[in-house]
Amino acid sequence: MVLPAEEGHLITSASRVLVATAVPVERDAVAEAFPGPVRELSLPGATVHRVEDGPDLLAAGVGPALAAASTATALTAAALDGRPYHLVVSAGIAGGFPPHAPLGSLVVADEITAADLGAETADGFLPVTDLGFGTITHRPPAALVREAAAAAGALTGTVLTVSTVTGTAARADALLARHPRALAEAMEGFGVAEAAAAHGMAVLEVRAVSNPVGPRDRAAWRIGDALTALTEGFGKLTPVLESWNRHEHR
Ligand SMILES: O=C(O)c1cccc(C(=O)CC[C@H]2O[C@@H](n3cnc4c(=O)[nH]cnc43)[C@H](O)[C@@H]2O)c1
Repeated sequence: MVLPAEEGHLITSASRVLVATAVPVERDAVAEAFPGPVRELSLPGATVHRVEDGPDLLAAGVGPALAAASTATALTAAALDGRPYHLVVSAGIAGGFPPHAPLGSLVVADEITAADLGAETADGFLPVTDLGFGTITHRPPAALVREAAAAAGALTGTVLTVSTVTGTAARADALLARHPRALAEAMEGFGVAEAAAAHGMAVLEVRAVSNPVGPRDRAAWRIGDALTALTEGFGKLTPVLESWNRHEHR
């Protein structure tokens, strides 16, 4: 549907957005930003929650593989239904690299990087790209990152995807040495981004920091604060997501 807009421009109807979290509690934190009812859509292999005047939400599972599989399922179902999504957002809690990403802060990824996809060698880690395969980084559209971060008051930087949660200072230092712009690590972004890329679709990653990346300390987790930051962040950035025009910003 095309709607007339002010100043002689045309705007299309709101972009269809899919937000993929890892677990239901993160999905529900995003849903809380929208006051209307939620409808459940059961697909073979995934369940989408449709909120009124908001994005579709998917608890896609923990880790890059399940997140990719579930996200691809939802994207394919929407495409076959003739109502494809325009934008996919990986969202949830994350570890933040101190001191730049403090607990409760929000991070919008300008790079989504698989940090442990590769090979260990005597001389250190080799990313899978050095082995001649695939990719390790997806870059969300720069204008979308800028606008989303400004709306939500979020930091921008690299968000790493790992299959193993960092639990030592040595590992945190090694990750930062390889990825000096890293602000956060989580476990799904790269998988969601791979699914989006397979559908030729843009991706964004939004993370709320629940714990510091470093020595394991479960007492330091602030999951409740991070979920609140996620709800507040989505309240602010959803208009940006839905008005994002994929044809204007590449
Ligand atoms: O047992 C631990 O020490 C531990 C530390 C941090 C997180 C976990 C999880 O099992 C949560 C994984 C879940 O949450 C995201 N997440 C949150 N914090 C981190 C992190 O520091 N590193 C990686 N992932 C994190 C992640 O996306 C998962 O969905 C356990």
